[in-house]
Amino acid sequence: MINKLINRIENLGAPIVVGLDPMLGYIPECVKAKAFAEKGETLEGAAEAIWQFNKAIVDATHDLIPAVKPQIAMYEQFGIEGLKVFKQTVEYCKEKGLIVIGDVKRGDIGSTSEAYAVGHLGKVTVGQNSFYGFDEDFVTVNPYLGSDGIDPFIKVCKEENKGLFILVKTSNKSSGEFQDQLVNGRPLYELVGEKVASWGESHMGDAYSYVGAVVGATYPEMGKILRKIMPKTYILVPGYGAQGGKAADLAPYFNKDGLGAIINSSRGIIAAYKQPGYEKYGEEAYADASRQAVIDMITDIKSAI
Ligand SMILES: O=C(O)c1cc(=O)[nH]c(=O)n1[C@@H]1O[C@H](COP(=O)(O)O)[C@@H](O)[C@H]1O
Repeated sequence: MINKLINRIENLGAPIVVGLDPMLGYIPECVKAKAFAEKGETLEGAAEAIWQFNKAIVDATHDLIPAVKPQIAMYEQFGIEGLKVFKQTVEYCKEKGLIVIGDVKRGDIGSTSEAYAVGHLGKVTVGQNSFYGFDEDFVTVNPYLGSDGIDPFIKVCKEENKGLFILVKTSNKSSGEFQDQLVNGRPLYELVGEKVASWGESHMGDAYSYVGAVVGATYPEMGKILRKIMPKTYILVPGYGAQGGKAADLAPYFNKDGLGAIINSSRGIIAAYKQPGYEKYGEEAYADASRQAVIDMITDIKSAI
């Protein structure tokens, strides 16, 4: 799967991923009105609005982008109805040839991680049968519980030819509270980076590991150090756009081969129609605004690397 992701990035010339984080507040009134007229102002109505919104954005952008990253929290807030749309979105994106990174940020004691890994990446066995659950291609994982929280994910990734992005240095303001703490004189995120690189050695693709890392675009100095610590690790870089990360800061996240990083934007793409420069599209043409925002993002990032 990491080789497939890299092929798509190279063929499209687009080291980017579109985050499908459909908060109701970003969904145009016209989409919500239609969904609510059909299913009511209910959880079903909200889920229908999210689905129609996602589908239009995927239809408008899938030929430009290698991957999408649906953030499960945005779906979970609507309970079972939201989770059904999460699954429907994963399936639809895969049909369109996109790689799907499930942003689920799981990680627990070993036996519980095993169930998460099976549910999101692998197959669950029921008697004589086995079934895929959400069936993403990659998931995001939290390493805070240590190796026994990660090993079950790596095991399922090996069985299923799938991958992970493990949190190393997150993009948010307070990420330093714990992640930057010194342990024997070195920041914790460096130690986690070393661990991610060593976990990755056990599951290599051609040039890069199936075990990737998450490093926020908002900490480029740390990104530079982590790039060196994890030379064969693909880095998922959130924080560009809405959180203030700039293309000019992103070069250190890439290797000399021009690969090694994939930059995420969620609100910057899916809610482009609300942003300066894209108002001319108006609410109805929100998906066209997203397409233009993808084109602009690709140009912006390529100018920096
Ligand atoms: O794992 C992530 O994707 C992630 C890690 C991180 O350090 N920071 C971060 O913003 N994210 C996710 O990336 C997305 C960023 O969304 P935007 O700020 O709208 O582009 C959200 O889905 C976050 O949950």
